[in-house]
Amino acid sequence: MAPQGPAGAHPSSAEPLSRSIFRKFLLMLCSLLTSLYVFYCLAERCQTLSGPVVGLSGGGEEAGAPGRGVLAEGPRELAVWPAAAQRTRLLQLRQWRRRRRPARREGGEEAAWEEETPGLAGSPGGSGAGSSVAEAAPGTLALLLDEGSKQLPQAIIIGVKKGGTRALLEFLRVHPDVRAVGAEPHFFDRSYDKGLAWYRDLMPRTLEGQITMEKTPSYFVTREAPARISAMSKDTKLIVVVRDPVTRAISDYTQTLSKRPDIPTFESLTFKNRTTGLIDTSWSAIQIGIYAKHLEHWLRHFPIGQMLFVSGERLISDPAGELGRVQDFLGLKRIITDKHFYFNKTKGFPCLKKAEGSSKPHCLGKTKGRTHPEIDREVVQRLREFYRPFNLKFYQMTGHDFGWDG
Ligand SMILES: Nc1ncnc2c1ncn2[C@@H]1O[C@H](COP(=O)(O)OS(=O)(=O)O)[C@@H](OP(=O)(O)O)[C@H]1O
Repeated sequence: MAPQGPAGAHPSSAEPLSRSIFRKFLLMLCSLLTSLYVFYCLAERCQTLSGPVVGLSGGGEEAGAPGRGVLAEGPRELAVWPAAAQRTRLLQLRQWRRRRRPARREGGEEAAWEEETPGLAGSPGGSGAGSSVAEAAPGTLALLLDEGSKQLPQAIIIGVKKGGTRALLEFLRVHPDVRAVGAEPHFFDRSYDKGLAWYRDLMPRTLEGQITMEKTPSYFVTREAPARISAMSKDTKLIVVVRDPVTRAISDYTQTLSKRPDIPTFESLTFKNRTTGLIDTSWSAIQIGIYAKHLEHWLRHFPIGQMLFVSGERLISDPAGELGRVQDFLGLKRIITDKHFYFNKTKGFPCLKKAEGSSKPHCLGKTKGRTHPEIDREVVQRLREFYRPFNLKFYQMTGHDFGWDG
Protein backbone atom coordinates (compact mmCIF):
# COMPACT_ATOMS: atom_id res chain seq x y z
CA MET A 1 0.00 0.00 0.00
CA ALA A 2 1.38 3.37 -0.96
CA PRO A 3 2.15 5.61 2.00
CA GLN A 4 -0.38 8.45 2.68
CA GLY A 5 0.82 11.97 3.44
CA PRO A 6 0.87 15.60 2.34
CA ALA A 7 1.46 16.19 -1.36
CA GLY A 8 5.13 16.42 -2.20
CA ALA A 9 6.21 14.56 0.92
CA HIS A 10 6.11 11.29 -0.95
CA PRO A 11 6.26 11.90 -4.69
CA SER A 12 3.97 9.73 -6.74
CA SER A 13 4.04 9.12 -10.52
CA ALA A 14 1.12 11.60 -11.10
CA GLU A 15 2.89 14.60 -9.52
CA PRO A 16 5.23 15.73 -12.36
CA LEU A 17 2.17 15.89 -14.63
CA SER A 18 0.16 18.14 -12.25
CA ARG A 19 3.18 20.41 -11.76
CA SER A 20 3.51 20.91 -15.49
CA ILE A 21 -0.24 21.61 -15.75
CA PHE A 22 0.10 24.14 -12.96
CA ARG A 23 3.02 25.84 -14.75
CA LYS A 24 1.02 26.00 -17.98
CA PHE A 25 -1.91 27.45 -16.08
CA LEU A 26 0.31 30.11 -14.54
CA LEU A 27 1.73 30.99 -17.95
CA MET A 28 -1.73 31.29 -19.42
CA LEU A 29 -2.88 33.44 -16.53
CA CYS A 30 0.09 35.76 -17.02
CA SER A 31 -0.58 36.13 -20.75
CA LEU A 32 -4.26 36.69 -20.04
CA LEU A 33 -3.47 39.44 -17.55
CA THR A 34 -0.99 41.05 -19.97
CA SER A 35 -3.54 40.94 -22.77
CA LEU A 36 -6.15 42.43 -20.46
CA TYR A 37 -3.80 45.27 -19.54
CA VAL A 38 -3.05 46.01 -23.20
CA PHE A 39 -6.75 45.80 -23.99
CA TYR A 40 -7.54 48.25 -21.20
CA CYS A 41 -4.96 50.67 -22.49
CA LEU A 42 -6.27 50.46 -26.02
CA ALA A 43 -9.79 50.88 -24.72
CA GLU A 44 -8.66 54.28 -23.33
CA ARG A 45 -8.70 53.22 -19.72
CA CYS A 46 -5.00 53.41 -19.26
CA GLN A 47 -5.19 56.59 -17.26
CA THR A 48 -7.19 54.96 -14.51
CA LEU A 49 -4.46 52.41 -13.86
CA SER A 50 -1.54 53.46 -11.76
CA GLY A 51 1.03 53.11 -14.51
CA PRO A 52 4.38 54.88 -14.53
CA VAL A 53 4.27 58.63 -15.13
CA VAL A 54 6.83 60.12 -17.45
CA GLY A 55 8.02 63.70 -17.64
CA LEU A 56 4.93 65.62 -16.63
CA SER A 57 6.62 67.83 -14.11
CA GLY A 58 7.62 70.64 -16.47
CA GLY A 59 5.68 73.83 -17.17
CA GLY A 60 2.40 73.70 -19.02
CA GLU A 61 1.91 73.93 -22.76
CA GLU A 62 0.78 77.50 -22.40
CA ALA A 63 4.21 78.40 -21.10
CA GLY A 64 5.50 77.32 -24.50
CA ALA A 65 8.24 75.04 -23.16
CA PRO A 66 9.12 72.62 -25.91
CA GLY A 67 9.38 68.89 -25.47
CA ARG A 68 7.75 68.49 -22.09
CA GLY A 69 6.16 65.20 -21.26
CA VAL A 70 6.83 63.67 -24.65
CA LEU A 71 8.49 60.30 -24.93
CA ALA A 72 11.21 59.93 -27.53
CA GLU A 73 9.19 57.29 -29.38
CA GLY A 74 6.04 59.38 -29.28
CA PRO A 75 5.26 59.90 -32.93
CA ARG A 76 6.01 56.26 -33.92
CA GLU A 77 3.81 54.74 -31.23
CA LEU A 78 1.19 57.39 -31.72
CA ALA A 79 0.68 56.27 -35.27
CA VAL A 80 -1.20 53.18 -34.11
CA TRP A 81 -3.84 55.29 -32.36
CA PRO A 82 -6.99 56.31 -34.14
CA ALA A 83 -7.39 60.10 -34.46
CA ALA A 84 -10.43 60.22 -32.17
CA ALA A 85 -8.59 58.34 -29.44
CA GLN A 86 -5.58 60.65 -29.82
CA ARG A 87 -7.86 63.59 -29.36
CA THR A 88 -9.56 62.14 -26.30
CA ARG A 89 -6.22 61.38 -24.71
CA LEU A 90 -4.89 64.85 -25.48
CA LEU A 91 -7.94 66.39 -23.87
CA GLN A 92 -7.65 64.17 -20.81
CA LEU A 93 -4.01 65.06 -20.43
CA ARG A 94 -4.78 68.71 -20.81
CA GLN A 95 -7.55 68.51 -18.23
CA TRP A 96 -5.28 66.72 -15.83
CA ARG A 97 -2.65 69.42 -16.23
CA ARG A 98 -5.17 72.16 -15.66
CA ARG A 99 -6.25 70.56 -12.39
CA ARG A 100 -2.65 70.47 -11.26
CA ARG A 101 -1.57 73.95 -12.19
CA PRO A 102 -3.21 77.40 -12.14
CA ALA A 103 -3.09 79.50 -15.29
CA ARG A 104 -0.36 82.06 -15.69
CA ARG A 105 -1.07 85.65 -14.87
CA GLU A 106 -1.31 88.14 -17.66
CA GLY A 107 0.60 91.42 -17.31
CA GLY A 108 -0.43 91.96 -13.72
CA GLU A 109 -4.03 91.00 -14.39
CA GLU A 110 -5.29 87.75 -13.00
CA ALA A 111 -5.59 85.07 -15.64
CA ALA A 112 -6.62 82.24 -13.40
CA TRP A 113 -10.09 81.18 -12.44
CA GLU A 114 -11.00 81.03 -8.83
CA GLU A 115 -12.29 77.88 -7.25
CA GLU A 116 -15.64 78.59 -5.72
CA THR A 117 -15.15 75.89 -3.12
CA PRO A 118 -11.55 76.36 -2.01
CA GLY A 119 -10.10 73.74 0.28
CA LEU A 120 -12.16 70.88 -1.05
CA ALA A 121 -9.47 69.60 -3.34
CA GLY A 122 -6.98 69.02 -0.60
CA SER A 123 -9.35 68.11 2.19
CA PRO A 124 -9.17 64.69 3.79
CA GLY A 125 -11.40 62.30 1.95
CA GLY A 126 -11.95 64.85 -0.78
CA SER A 127 -11.01 64.45 -4.39
CA GLY A 128 -7.73 66.29 -4.18
CA ALA A 129 -5.27 66.02 -7.03
CA GLY A 130 -3.67 62.62 -7.07
CA SER A 131 -5.87 61.31 -4.27
CA SER A 132 -8.42 59.54 -6.37
CA VAL A 133 -8.62 57.48 -9.50
CA ALA A 134 -10.44 60.27 -11.30
CA GLU A 135 -7.62 62.68 -10.53
CA ALA A 136 -4.81 60.26 -11.28
CA ALA A 137 -2.15 61.23 -13.77
CA PRO A 138 -2.62 59.80 -17.23
CA GLY A 139 -0.67 56.63 -17.84
CA THR A 140 2.38 56.30 -20.00
CA LEU A 141 0.51 55.68 -23.22
CA ALA A 142 -1.58 58.76 -22.66
CA LEU A 143 1.57 60.83 -22.46
CA LEU A 144 2.47 59.73 -25.94
CA LEU A 145 -0.53 61.75 -26.98
CA ASP A 146 0.97 65.02 -25.87
CA GLU A 147 1.35 65.48 -29.57
CA GLY A 148 -0.40 67.48 -32.19
CA SER A 149 1.38 70.59 -33.34
CA LYS A 150 1.58 74.24 -32.47
CA GLN A 151 -0.27 76.47 -34.89
CA LEU A 152 -0.52 80.21 -35.25
CA PRO A 153 -3.93 81.34 -33.99
CA GLN A 154 -6.79 81.20 -36.44
CA ALA A 155 -8.88 83.44 -34.20
CA ILE A 156 -7.88 86.24 -31.83
CA ILE A 157 -9.83 88.18 -29.22
CA ILE A 158 -8.33 91.59 -30.01
CA GLY A 159 -10.22 93.71 -27.49
CA VAL A 160 -11.36 95.67 -25.78
CA LYS A 161 -9.58 96.12 -22.49
CA LYS A 162 -12.07 95.64 -19.62
CA GLY A 163 -14.74 94.53 -22.09
CA GLY A 164 -15.09 91.00 -20.72
CA THR A 165 -12.33 89.37 -22.78
CA ARG A 166 -11.20 87.01 -20.02
CA ALA A 167 -14.71 85.73 -19.44
CA LEU A 168 -15.17 85.09 -23.16
CA LEU A 169 -11.89 83.21 -23.50
CA GLU A 170 -12.48 81.08 -20.40
CA PHE A 171 -16.00 80.23 -21.55
CA LEU A 172 -14.71 79.31 -25.02
CA ARG A 173 -12.06 77.04 -23.58
CA VAL A 174 -14.81 74.71 -22.45
CA HIS A 175 -15.26 73.81 -26.11
CA PRO A 176 -13.26 70.68 -27.01
CA ASP A 177 -12.28 72.19 -30.35
CA VAL A 178 -10.79 75.35 -28.88
CA ARG A 179 -7.30 75.54 -27.49
CA ALA A 180 -6.04 78.85 -26.17
CA VAL A 181 -3.08 80.44 -24.45
CA GLY A 182 -3.99 81.34 -20.89
CA ALA A 183 -1.80 84.43 -20.66
CA GLU A 184 -1.91 87.41 -23.00
CA PRO A 185 0.95 87.02 -25.52
CA HIS A 186 1.10 90.74 -26.50
CA PHE A 187 2.88 89.69 -29.66
CA PHE A 188 1.41 92.17 -32.14
CA ASP A 189 1.94 95.14 -29.86
CA ARG A 190 4.97 94.49 -27.66
CA SER A 191 6.92 91.52 -29.00
CA TYR A 192 6.54 91.64 -32.76
CA ASP A 193 10.30 91.75 -33.26
CA LYS A 194 10.57 88.28 -31.70
CA GLY A 195 9.07 86.81 -34.85
CA LEU A 196 6.26 84.43 -35.72
CA ALA A 197 8.22 81.33 -34.68
CA TRP A 198 8.43 82.71 -31.16
CA TYR A 199 4.74 83.51 -31.22
CA ARG A 200 3.78 80.07 -32.50
CA ASP A 201 5.83 78.44 -29.78
CA LEU A 202 3.62 80.13 -27.17
CA MET A 203 0.61 78.32 -28.56
CA PRO A 204 -0.76 75.08 -27.16
CA ARG A 205 -0.60 71.98 -29.30
CA THR A 206 -3.66 71.22 -31.37
CA LEU A 207 -4.96 68.27 -33.29
CA GLU A 208 -6.65 68.57 -36.65
CA GLY A 209 -9.96 70.38 -36.40
CA GLN A 210 -9.07 72.29 -33.25
CA ILE A 211 -8.83 76.07 -33.30
CA THR A 212 -5.89 77.88 -31.71
CA MET A 213 -6.81 81.14 -29.98
CA GLU A 214 -5.32 83.89 -27.88
CA LYS A 215 -6.57 87.12 -26.38
CA THR A 216 -4.72 90.39 -26.02
CA PRO A 217 -7.18 93.28 -25.58
CA SER A 218 -4.62 95.99 -26.36
CA TYR A 219 -4.42 94.88 -30.02
CA PHE A 220 -7.67 96.71 -30.78
CA VAL A 221 -6.04 100.08 -30.09
CA THR A 222 -2.60 99.26 -31.49
CA ARG A 223 -2.11 101.01 -34.84
CA GLU A 224 0.28 98.38 -36.22
CA ALA A 225 -1.79 95.37 -35.14
CA PRO A 226 -4.22 95.15 -38.12
CA ALA A 227 -1.43 95.09 -40.74
CA ARG A 228 0.65 92.69 -38.67
CA ILE A 229 -2.18 90.23 -38.08
CA SER A 230 -3.14 90.43 -41.73
CA ALA A 231 0.48 89.71 -42.70
CA MET A 232 0.34 86.59 -40.52
CA SER A 233 -2.91 85.48 -42.16
CA LYS A 234 -5.58 87.43 -44.02
CA ASP A 235 -8.05 84.80 -42.83
CA THR A 236 -7.60 85.39 -39.10
CA LYS A 237 -10.96 85.72 -37.39
CA LEU A 238 -11.16 88.69 -35.06
CA ILE A 239 -13.37 88.96 -32.03
CA VAL A 240 -13.99 92.22 -30.18
CA VAL A 241 -15.83 92.28 -26.87
CA VAL A 242 -17.23 95.79 -26.47
CA ARG A 243 -18.82 97.40 -23.47
CA ASP A 244 -20.44 100.77 -22.75
CA PRO A 245 -17.38 103.06 -23.13
CA VAL A 246 -18.27 105.05 -20.01
CA THR A 247 -18.45 101.97 -17.76
CA ARG A 248 -15.39 100.61 -19.52
CA ALA A 249 -13.44 103.79 -18.72
CA ILE A 250 -14.47 103.59 -15.06
CA SER A 251 -13.50 99.90 -14.97
CA ASP A 252 -10.11 100.77 -16.50
CA TYR A 253 -9.60 103.52 -13.93
CA THR A 254 -10.64 101.17 -11.10
CA GLN A 255 -7.98 98.70 -12.19
CA THR A 256 -5.26 101.37 -12.17
CA LEU A 257 -6.50 102.68 -8.82
CA SER A 258 -6.22 99.20 -7.30
CA LYS A 259 -2.53 99.20 -8.17
CA ARG A 260 -1.78 102.87 -7.55
CA PRO A 261 -4.18 104.21 -4.92
CA ASP A 262 -2.56 107.70 -5.04
CA ILE A 263 -3.64 108.60 -8.60
CA PRO A 264 -5.89 111.65 -9.13
CA THR A 265 -9.67 111.22 -9.18
CA PHE A 266 -11.48 109.93 -12.26
CA GLU A 267 -13.21 113.29 -12.55
CA SER A 268 -9.99 115.27 -12.69
CA LEU A 269 -8.36 112.92 -15.20
CA THR A 270 -11.40 113.06 -17.49
CA PHE A 271 -11.08 116.73 -18.36
CA LYS A 272 -8.42 118.83 -20.00
CA ASN A 273 -10.32 121.71 -18.57
CA ARG A 274 -13.23 121.01 -16.27
CA THR A 275 -14.70 124.52 -16.57
CA THR A 276 -14.97 124.31 -20.34
CA GLY A 277 -15.91 120.62 -20.15
CA LEU A 278 -13.17 119.67 -22.61
CA ILE A 279 -12.54 115.92 -22.42
CA ASP A 280 -8.96 114.69 -22.30
CA THR A 281 -8.98 112.23 -25.19
CA SER A 282 -5.29 111.54 -24.69
CA TRP A 283 -6.12 109.69 -21.47
CA SER A 284 -6.14 106.04 -22.48
CA ALA A 285 -9.17 105.25 -20.32
CA ILE A 286 -11.16 107.65 -22.51
CA GLN A 287 -9.40 106.97 -25.81
CA ILE A 288 -9.94 103.21 -25.85
CA GLY A 289 -13.73 103.74 -25.81
CA ILE A 290 -13.79 105.64 -29.12
CA TYR A 291 -14.47 102.32 -30.83
CA ALA A 292 -15.45 103.72 -34.24
CA LYS A 293 -12.05 105.37 -34.66
CA HIS A 294 -10.12 102.21 -33.82
CA LEU A 295 -12.36 100.08 -36.00
CA GLU A 296 -11.56 102.23 -39.04
CA HIS A 297 -7.96 101.04 -38.88
CA TRP A 298 -9.02 97.40 -38.79
CA LEU A 299 -11.36 97.80 -41.72
CA ARG A 300 -8.43 98.86 -43.90
CA HIS A 301 -7.07 95.33 -43.53
CA PHE A 302 -10.05 93.09 -42.76
CA PRO A 303 -13.60 92.84 -44.10
CA ILE A 304 -16.25 93.50 -41.47
CA GLY A 305 -17.54 89.94 -41.93
CA GLN A 306 -14.28 88.64 -40.53
CA MET A 307 -14.89 90.49 -37.27
CA LEU A 308 -17.36 89.57 -34.58
CA PHE A 309 -18.52 92.09 -32.02
CA VAL A 310 -19.57 90.58 -28.73
CA SER A 311 -21.61 92.63 -26.28
CA GLY A 312 -19.84 92.75 -22.93
CA GLU A 313 -23.21 93.47 -21.29
CA ARG A 314 -24.90 90.44 -22.88
CA LEU A 315 -21.93 88.27 -22.00
CA ILE A 316 -23.07 88.87 -18.41
CA SER A 317 -26.86 88.82 -18.88
CA ASP A 318 -26.97 86.00 -21.47
CA PRO A 319 -23.59 84.25 -21.71
CA ALA A 320 -25.01 81.25 -23.59
CA GLY A 321 -26.60 83.52 -26.21
CA GLU A 322 -23.34 85.36 -26.88
CA LEU A 323 -21.38 82.11 -26.86
CA GLY A 324 -23.81 80.74 -29.45
CA ARG A 325 -22.93 83.61 -31.80
CA VAL A 326 -19.22 83.16 -31.17
CA GLN A 327 -19.35 79.41 -31.83
CA ASP A 328 -21.22 80.03 -35.10
CA PHE A 329 -18.68 82.66 -36.13
CA LEU A 330 -15.81 80.28 -35.45
CA GLY A 331 -17.54 77.49 -37.35
CA LEU A 332 -17.80 75.38 -34.20
CA LYS A 333 -20.56 73.07 -33.19
CA ARG A 334 -22.76 74.76 -30.56
CA ILE A 335 -21.52 72.78 -27.59
CA ILE A 336 -21.44 75.57 -25.00
CA THR A 337 -25.04 76.22 -24.01
CA ASP A 338 -26.99 77.60 -21.04
CA LYS A 339 -26.43 74.25 -19.30
CA HIS A 340 -22.81 75.30 -18.77
CA PHE A 341 -23.60 78.43 -16.76
CA TYR A 342 -25.11 79.45 -13.47
CA PHE A 343 -25.46 82.91 -12.00
CA ASN A 344 -23.38 83.45 -8.89
CA LYS A 345 -25.23 86.00 -6.77
CA THR A 346 -22.24 86.76 -4.55
CA LYS A 347 -20.00 87.55 -7.53
CA GLY A 348 -22.84 89.11 -9.51
CA PHE A 349 -21.65 87.29 -12.62
CA PRO A 350 -22.32 84.15 -14.58
CA CYS A 351 -19.87 81.39 -13.76
CA LEU A 352 -19.17 78.00 -15.24
CA LYS A 353 -20.81 74.98 -13.61
CA LYS A 354 -17.73 73.02 -14.56
CA ALA A 355 -14.71 74.76 -15.92
CA GLU A 356 -12.68 72.96 -18.51
CA GLY A 357 -10.55 70.38 -16.74
CA SER A 358 -12.50 70.52 -13.50
CA SER A 359 -15.69 69.15 -12.03
CA LYS A 360 -16.21 72.16 -9.78
CA PRO A 361 -17.98 75.47 -10.34
CA HIS A 362 -15.65 78.24 -11.43
CA CYS A 363 -15.94 82.01 -11.40
CA LEU A 364 -13.43 84.57 -12.60
CA GLY A 365 -10.89 85.77 -10.05
CA LYS A 366 -10.95 88.78 -7.76
CA THR A 367 -9.56 91.19 -10.35
CA LYS A 368 -12.80 90.85 -12.31
CA GLY A 369 -15.81 92.59 -10.90
CA ARG A 370 -14.05 95.10 -8.66
CA THR A 371 -16.35 97.64 -7.04
CA HIS A 372 -16.21 100.83 -9.07
CA PRO A 373 -15.85 104.15 -7.26
CA GLU A 374 -18.83 106.52 -7.28
CA ILE A 375 -18.32 109.03 -10.11
CA ASP A 376 -19.83 112.50 -10.20
CA ARG A 377 -23.13 112.23 -12.14
CA GLU A 378 -22.41 115.34 -14.20
CA VAL A 379 -19.10 113.91 -15.30
CA VAL A 380 -20.76 110.64 -16.30
CA GLN A 381 -23.39 112.64 -18.21
CA ARG A 382 -20.73 114.69 -20.00
CA LEU A 383 -18.93 111.51 -20.98
CA ARG A 384 -22.15 110.01 -22.33
CA GLU A 385 -22.58 113.09 -24.54
CA PHE A 386 -18.99 112.82 -25.65
CA TYR A 387 -19.26 109.18 -26.68
CA ARG A 388 -22.74 109.32 -28.29
CA PRO A 389 -21.68 110.29 -31.85
CA PHE A 390 -18.85 107.77 -31.82
CA ASN A 391 -21.21 105.07 -30.53
CA LEU A 392 -23.76 105.80 -33.24
CA LYS A 393 -21.02 105.59 -35.86
CA PHE A 394 -19.90 102.30 -34.35
CA TYR A 395 -23.46 100.91 -34.46
CA GLN A 396 -23.62 101.87 -38.15
CA MET A 397 -20.27 100.30 -38.97
CA THR A 398 -21.05 97.03 -37.20
CA GLY A 399 -24.76 96.93 -38.03
CA HIS A 400 -25.50 96.37 -34.37
CA ASP A 401 -27.03 98.70 -31.77
CA PHE A 402 -25.37 97.90 -28.47
CA GLY A 403 -27.87 100.03 -26.58
CA TRP A 404 -25.46 102.24 -24.67
CA ASP A 405 -27.34 105.40 -25.62
CA GLY A 406 -30.79 104.79 -24.25
N1 LIG B 1 -18.51 86.09 -16.05
C1 LIG B 1 -17.82 87.16 -15.67
N2 LIG B 1 -17.17 87.18 -14.50
C2 LIG B 1 -16.48 88.28 -14.12
N3 LIG B 1 -16.35 89.38 -14.87
C3 LIG B 1 -16.99 89.42 -16.04
C4 LIG B 1 -17.75 88.31 -16.48
N4 LIG B 1 -18.26 88.63 -17.68
C5 LIG B 1 -17.86 89.86 -17.95
N5 LIG B 1 -17.09 90.35 -16.98
C6 LIG B 1 -16.51 91.67 -16.96
O1 LIG B 1 -15.17 91.55 -17.44
C7 LIG B 1 -14.54 92.76 -17.04
C8 LIG B 1 -13.06 92.61 -17.22
O2 LIG B 1 -12.83 92.60 -18.60
P1 LIG B 1 -11.55 91.91 -19.23
O3 LIG B 1 -11.50 90.49 -18.85
O4 LIG B 1 -11.61 92.18 -20.68
O5 LIG B 1 -10.39 92.71 -18.54
S1 LIG B 1 -8.86 92.81 -19.01
O6 LIG B 1 -8.80 93.79 -20.07
O7 LIG B 1 -8.43 91.48 -19.41
O8 LIG B 1 -8.17 93.28 -17.80
C9 LIG B 1 -14.99 92.97 -15.63
O9 LIG B 1 -15.01 94.35 -15.40
P2 LIG B 1 -15.15 94.99 -13.93
O10 LIG B 1 -16.47 94.56 -13.40
O11 LIG B 1 -15.07 96.43 -14.12
O12 LIG B 1 -14.01 94.42 -13.14
C10 LIG B 1 -16.40 92.35 -15.61
O13 LIG B 1 -17.42 93.29 -15.51
